[in-house]
Amino acid sequence: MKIFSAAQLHKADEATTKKHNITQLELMEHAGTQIFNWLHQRMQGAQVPIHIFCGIGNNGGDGLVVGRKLMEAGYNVEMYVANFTDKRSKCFLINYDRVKSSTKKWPKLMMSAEDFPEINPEDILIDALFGIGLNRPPEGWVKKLIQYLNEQKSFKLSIDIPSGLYPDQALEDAEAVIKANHTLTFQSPKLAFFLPETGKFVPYYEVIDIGLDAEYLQKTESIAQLISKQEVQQFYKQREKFSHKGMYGHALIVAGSYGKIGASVLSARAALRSGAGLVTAFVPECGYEVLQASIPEVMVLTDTEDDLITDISYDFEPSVIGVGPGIGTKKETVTALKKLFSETKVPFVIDADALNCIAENESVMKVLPKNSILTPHPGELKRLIGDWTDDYDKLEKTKKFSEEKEVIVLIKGAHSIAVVGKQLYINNTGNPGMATGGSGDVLTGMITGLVAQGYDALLATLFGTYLHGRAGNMVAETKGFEALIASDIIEYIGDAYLDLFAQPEQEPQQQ
Ligand SMILES: NC(=O)C1=CN([C@@H]2O[C@H](COP(=O)(O)OP(=O)(O)OC[C@H]3O[C@@H](n4cnc5c(N)ncnc54)[C@H](O)[C@@H]3O)[C@@H](O)[C@H]2O)[C@@H](O)CC1
Ligand SMILES: Nc1ncnc2c1ncn2[C@@H]1O[C@H](COP(=O)(O)OP(=O)(O)O)[C@@H](O)[C@H]1O
Ligand SMILES: [K+]
Repeated sequence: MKIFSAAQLHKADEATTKKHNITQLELMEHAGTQIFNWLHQRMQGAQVPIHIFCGIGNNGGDGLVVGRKLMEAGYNVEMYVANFTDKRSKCFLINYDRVKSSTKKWPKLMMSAEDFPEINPEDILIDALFGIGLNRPPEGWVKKLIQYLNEQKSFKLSIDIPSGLYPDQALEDAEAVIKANHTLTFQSPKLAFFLPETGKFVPYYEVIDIGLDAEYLQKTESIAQLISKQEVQQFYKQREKFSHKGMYGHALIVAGSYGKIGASVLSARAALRSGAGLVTAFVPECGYEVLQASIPEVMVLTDTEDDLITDISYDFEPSVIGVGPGIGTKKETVTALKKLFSETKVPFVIDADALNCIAENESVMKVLPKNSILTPHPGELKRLIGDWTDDYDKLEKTKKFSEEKEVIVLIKGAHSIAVVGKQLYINNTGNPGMATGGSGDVLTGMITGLVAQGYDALLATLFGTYLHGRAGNMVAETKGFEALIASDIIEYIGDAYLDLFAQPEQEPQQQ
C-alpha cells in the first residue's frame, strides 16, 4: 500500500474534485459519513455520551459532519469547537451552519481552558482538532486542551491523524499530541504511524477509503510503501515438481565466536527453514560439535582458530553469504572480513558484528560489496551513518548511505524499514515479543535462505522481513510476548509460508 505525504494528499483532493466534478464539501460529507458508519456499526444506537472536539480547519469540518450524522441518528452527542483562530475553512463554516439547521443546536465554542467540559470515563471522545494541515505545534490553551483530553480515561478516536502529529515530518512537542486509542485515517496511512518517535501515538489505525481519484494515486510516486500480505503474496516463487536441492542454492553462514556459537545455530537453521537447498556454516573450531549435534542438516566448516573467525575459506561456490551474527570485532576477524569482501563476488547479507567491523574500520567500509543487504538495528545503524536528530533525519541519512554505497539497508525495529536509495519499504508484521536476543540472527538466516533460492536482494529483504514478523506473530498467538524466544520464530517459518495463501475460515453453511 502506498503511503502519501500531506502535500500529495492535498493534491489528490484537488485532482478528485476537478476530475469527478464533485466539491470539497461533498468529499468531506463522504469522509464524515464513512466515520459515522464505522461508529454506528459498532455502537448500534447505544446512548453513551460522545464528545466531539473540532478545530476550525477541514479536520474540524469532518468532526462536524460526524457529529451531525450521529445526532440525526439519535445518538447522545456534544460538539465543541476549539476556536483558536478566526481563519476557519470554508467547508468548516458550511458544516457549522448545517449542524445548526439540522440539529437546532450550536456546537459549544471554546476560547480558553475555562471552557473545557466535564468528561466521564465511560464517555467517548472524538478528536477532530487538527488533521494533516497542522503547521506548528499546538500552544497555549489548545495544548492544554490536548493534555486535558489525554488525562481522561475515555476511549479516544482520532479522525485522520491524532491531533498534534505531523503526517510526514518530525514531532516538535510530544506533550501536545492526542494519545488516541484508535485512528481512522483517510485514504492512506501516514508515514508518522510507523516511526518510533511518532508511531507510539497510533497504537491502532484503520484506513478509510474516501474515494480519492484512483488514477492520480496510482500514478503518483509515494513517499513509502507499506508491505503487507497482499504485496508479499506476489513475491512468492512456487517450487517446481521436478526440482532438486541444487536449484535452491547453497547458503554460507559465517557466524559465531566463543560463547556466541548459538548465533550461528539460529542463522543456519533459519536459512534451512526458509528453503535454502544447502546450508554450510563457517564457525570457529569450538563451534564444530555444537552445530553438528544441533542441526544435522547443516554442513560445517571451521576456522583454524578455536575461539574466533580469522580466515574464511571454503571449497564450494556459495550462492550467497550471510555474515556477522556473533563474530565479534577482534582485529583478526576484521582482517578476515576485509579479505572476504574484497575477494568474493557473491551476494552478501551483512548483520550484527560484521556491521560493527565495517563501521569501525574505514578499510573494510571501502570494500563493502555493492548490492549487499545490511540489516542493522538502530544501534548498529548509528555506528554506520552517525547520529541523527529525529526519525526523519535518520531516514534521510540512511537514504544517502544506501545511495552512496549502493546497498540495501534494513533498519530493524517495530516496523522494520528497507531503504533502497530514495525508496522506503515498511514492514507490517512483528510484535514486541520479538525484542529478544537472537531474533535478528534468525532474520539474517531467513534473508540469506531466500537469496540462495534466487529471490533478488530487495524481494528477499522484504519477503524475509515479512515472514520473520508473521512467524513471530504466530508464536505470540500461542505463547504470548514474554515467553517468545528466537528459536520459536524459526519453528513457525513454515506456518508463516502456509499462511500466505490460507483461505479465511468459512462460516458453516446453513442447510
Ligand atoms: N483529501 C483529503 O485527505 C481530505 C481531507 N479532509 C480533512 O482535511 C484535513 C486537512 O484539513 P486542513 O488542511 O484544513 O487542515 P486542518 O484541519 O488540519 O487544520 C489546520 C488549520 O489549523 C491551523 N493550524 C495549524 N496548526 C495550528 C496550530 N498549531 N495552532 C493553531 N492553528 C493551527 C491552520 O492554519 C489551518 O487553518 C484532513 O486531515 C482531513 O481530516 C477531509 O475533509 C476529506 C478529504
Ligand atoms: N517491538 C518490536 N516489534 C516488532 N519487531 C521487533 C520489535 N523489537 C524487535 N523486533 C524485531 O526483532 C529483530 C531484532 O533484531 P536484533 O536487534 O538484531 O536482535 P539480535 O541482535 O538479538 O538478534 C528485528 O528483526 C526486529 O525488527
Ligand atoms: K485529528
